[in-house]
Amino acid sequence: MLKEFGVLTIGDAMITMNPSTTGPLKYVTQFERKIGGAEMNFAIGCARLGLGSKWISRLGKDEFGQVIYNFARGEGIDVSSVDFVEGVPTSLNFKEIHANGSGKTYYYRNPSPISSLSEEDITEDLFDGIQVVHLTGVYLALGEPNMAIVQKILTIAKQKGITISFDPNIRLKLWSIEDAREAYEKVFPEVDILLTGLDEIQMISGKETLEELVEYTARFEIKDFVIKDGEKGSKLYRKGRWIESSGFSVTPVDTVGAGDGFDAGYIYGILNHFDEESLLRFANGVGALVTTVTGDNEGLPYLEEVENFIGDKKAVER
Ligand SMILES: Nc1ncnc2c1ncn2[C@@H]1O[C@H](COP(=O)(O)OP(=O)(O)OP(=O)(O)O)[C@@H](O)[C@H]1O
Ligand SMILES: O=C(O)C(=O)C[C@H](O)[C@H](O)CO
Repeated sequence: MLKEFGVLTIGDAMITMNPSTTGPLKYVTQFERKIGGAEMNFAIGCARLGLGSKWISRLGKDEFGQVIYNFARGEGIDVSSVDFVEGVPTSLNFKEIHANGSGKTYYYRNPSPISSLSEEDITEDLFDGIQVVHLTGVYLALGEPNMAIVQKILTIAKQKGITISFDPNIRLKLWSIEDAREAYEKVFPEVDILLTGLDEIQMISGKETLEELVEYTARFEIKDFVIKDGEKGSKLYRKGRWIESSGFSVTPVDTVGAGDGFDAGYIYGILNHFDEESLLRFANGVGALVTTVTGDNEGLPYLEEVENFIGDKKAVER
């Protein structure tokens, strides 16, 4: 990758069927074919902000796999570590969207093509030019053997002094909270930046208050403990103090993917040495913009769009 900064992620992507109408899935008769997948959304977010963005994945050797591959490549993602596998169809996800923009997902991804990845596929050269490795709980939820692959990624990243960020992205349709907790607690000690929803970290830790949550994450020596809290914005616990930033006021139409966008914005800020307030403000801006467009990643902004939106740059309209 020739970009100044390189970010590496790993995860399944899927064809996402977006409903044409809001309300319960069983009453929806028309869908628009889109593309989703938490880690790929993150990779798109990074690429649009101008970061070098590498995505490790496997897709079915089928029509949908080709669609996703071409899409990711078109977004400027480095797809040299994405391959096609025979015999396992590309993952699918049907979305239900409620009138307020929130939603539900219905997966058809068991098994998923990414389950064919093995430890041997994770080689040191994948990390060339990489400053941040971003992992999420969705990949871990897709199969027990994925833990060994994640451990290998963590070991190489640590050896190379690469920053590790992690988003639990709990998907209780894929595994139980007990299994999720056990896996997260194996990963947390290696994590530098934890990017989590408030409800997620409360569920994982079994704790309620911010004080208790800080105590829980301190056990793992996490440097940046970041809480995403929907329209309220976000907060960061770093070096013994909380920094908060309120959310931007938008009219959300589809909130899926806001968290991935936030993560991309936060990592962009880290690589560009933003101060704490600017980090949260920038990431909030990316997250808010994602919610204003239907689809899991269509609303991910380009750098100039975030800067204009958060008011750090004046837009020239005409
Ligand atoms: N309705 C909203 N209005 C303004 N900003 C929002 C809204 N929803 C999300 N955001 C922004 O996006 C960030 C991430 O959203 P959220 O807290 O829903 O993350 P998440 O739970 O990780 O999401 P995901 O469903 O993508 O996993 C928020 O911290 C906020 O900055
Ligand atoms: O990655 C997944 O499991 C999905 O549900 C697809 C969505 O694009 C993703 O979750 C959004 O964060």
